[in-house]
Amino acid sequence: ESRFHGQVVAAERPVEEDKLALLDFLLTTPHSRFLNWSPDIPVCESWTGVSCSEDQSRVVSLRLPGIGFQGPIPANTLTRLSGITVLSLRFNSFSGRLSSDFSVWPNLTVLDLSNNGFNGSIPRSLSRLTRIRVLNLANNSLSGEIPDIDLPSLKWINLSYNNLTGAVPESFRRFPSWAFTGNNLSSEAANPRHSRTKRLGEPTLLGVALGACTFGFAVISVSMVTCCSSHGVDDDTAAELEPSSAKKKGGSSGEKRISGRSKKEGRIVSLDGTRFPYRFRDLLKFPAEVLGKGTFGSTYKLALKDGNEVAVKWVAELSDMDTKFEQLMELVGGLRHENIAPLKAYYCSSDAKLLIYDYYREGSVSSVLHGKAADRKRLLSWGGRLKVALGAARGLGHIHIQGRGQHGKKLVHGNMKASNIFFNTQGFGCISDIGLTTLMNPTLPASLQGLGYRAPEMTDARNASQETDVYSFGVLLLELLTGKSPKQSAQSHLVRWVQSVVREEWSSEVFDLDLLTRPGIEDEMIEMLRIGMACVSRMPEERPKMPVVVEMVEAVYQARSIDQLSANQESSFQVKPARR
Ligand SMILES: Nc1ncnc2c1ncn2[C@@H]1O[C@H](COP(=O)(O)OP(=O)(O)OP(=O)(O)O)[C@@H](O)[C@H]1O
Repeated sequence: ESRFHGQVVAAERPVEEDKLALLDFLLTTPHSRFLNWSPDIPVCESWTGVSCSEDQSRVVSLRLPGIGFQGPIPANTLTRLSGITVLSLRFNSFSGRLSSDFSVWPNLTVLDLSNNGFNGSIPRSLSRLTRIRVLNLANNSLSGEIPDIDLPSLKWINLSYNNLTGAVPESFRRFPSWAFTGNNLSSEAANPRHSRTKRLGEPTLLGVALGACTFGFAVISVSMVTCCSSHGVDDDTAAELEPSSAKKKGGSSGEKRISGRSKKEGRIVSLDGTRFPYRFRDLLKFPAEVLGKGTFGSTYKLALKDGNEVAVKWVAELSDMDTKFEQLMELVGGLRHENIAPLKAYYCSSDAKLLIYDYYREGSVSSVLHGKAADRKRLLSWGGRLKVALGAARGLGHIHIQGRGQHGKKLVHGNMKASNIFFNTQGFGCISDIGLTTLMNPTLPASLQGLGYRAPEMTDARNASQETDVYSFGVLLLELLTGKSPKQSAQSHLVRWVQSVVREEWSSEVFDLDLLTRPGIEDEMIEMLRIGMACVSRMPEERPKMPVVVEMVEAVYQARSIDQLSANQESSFQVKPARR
């Protein structure tokens, strides 16, 4: 039985019961991010963060990091998911006491409630979780003594950064890996993270590194230090674990804890609701290909063992930025939109930081626009360019409206350019590389940052703003219209060139020759040129806001679709009599 929309509904199959329990949970728990949980779509195939058993008879995994949930977990909602094996609700704002009856989840193997505001003591009923392997309650407000319970399957436990007191029970020291730092515990328990996990010795790692194909010598050598210094939970649960616990405990103390450590543990943290099944050192073994070197480091294409391909961006220059980097990753990972390239996972250690994305086979808009004519023709006809522009506008508009950066500041992209835009499955633009600029070292030469796309007032990478994003988007539009790269040479400034050509009249000289062969699109191109020119206005306050830009581009696209529709209808109308 469930009360969904006020009705009492009897569910027949267990998975339907699970679905109703989840809907009850969603309806009764305030949250700030959108979840696509609709009663009309199949829970097992489409619901974000939900996975089912192979025969789709039960929900078995629920991962909802960073959805902005608030308040206590409502009674009689998640507790009804009795088949669940993984429950991860980290990086939300849940509060209230932890459930006192954990026997409702007899199959649980991973419980991650870290980085919330749960309070009260750690319930003894946790001992009912006889299959639990990973238990992470770090960075909450739990108090009292740690109960002396035995969890036979536990491999890793993290209770760091709570208000726990007393001694660590002897039974806990039998777990292979544990972390209790940042509490008020007595004696050695208060020491920074302890682990009994076997450390990966340097010679072993060196072997791995040398065995690695081409995942970049630089990556490997930097990673060696990182990997050797990490605790290296050496079972397949590594990807479930937290990168860091020192998150929300009030600015300065959290920062100090992180920077106070000489070497920081690194973990691959999955962000897309699925489990990223590889460890950092696995990545070193996979065949890799360098895709290019950018402002922040290099990007590699990796062929994973399971046959999937990913793009791994190795970020240099961000040492001593672990907390900010992790916060940004969680924020960006929480942005779900069809025009934003989803960040699958990230890795953070004090020495190496990786961003893991799906690999886009078609390449970036830049590589297609300035690459082979056949690809350009296939993907970037006028209609294709409009789709790229509209997708990129929608994605950027979403970031500007939805995303909140640190201290509630609005999130900005900071590095909008054609090499950071890819094609989604419908050929619309899909933007990547969000927010990294804001972490960048301001002393890095300006010439290295977003050459050709940077707004004139953006003297320091860290003063990127929504207005500078709009400027960069305008440059992208001009690039799509002219077919010219804004960074062809430092002397040829695309914006100035377009401005000089159109100063006298709206001349067709600016447009890409590839486009001029197509009849009937001049009006649309001129309208897009107007939008681009407005975006690159010299004064930031004269530039339109992104939601307005989206509307304008949308209007051009919609008008085109209507034209095409009526053209098709006309032609099909003409064909019919001929068939008779
Ligand atoms: N997910 C991806 N799929 C396919 N290619 C990618 C992916 N991510 C990046 N690339 C490509 O890899 C190359 C290097 O990317 P990278 O982001 O490191 O540098 P960039 O985009 O040239 O500059 P910046 O660092 O300023 O963003 C670029 O050509 C980019 O288009």
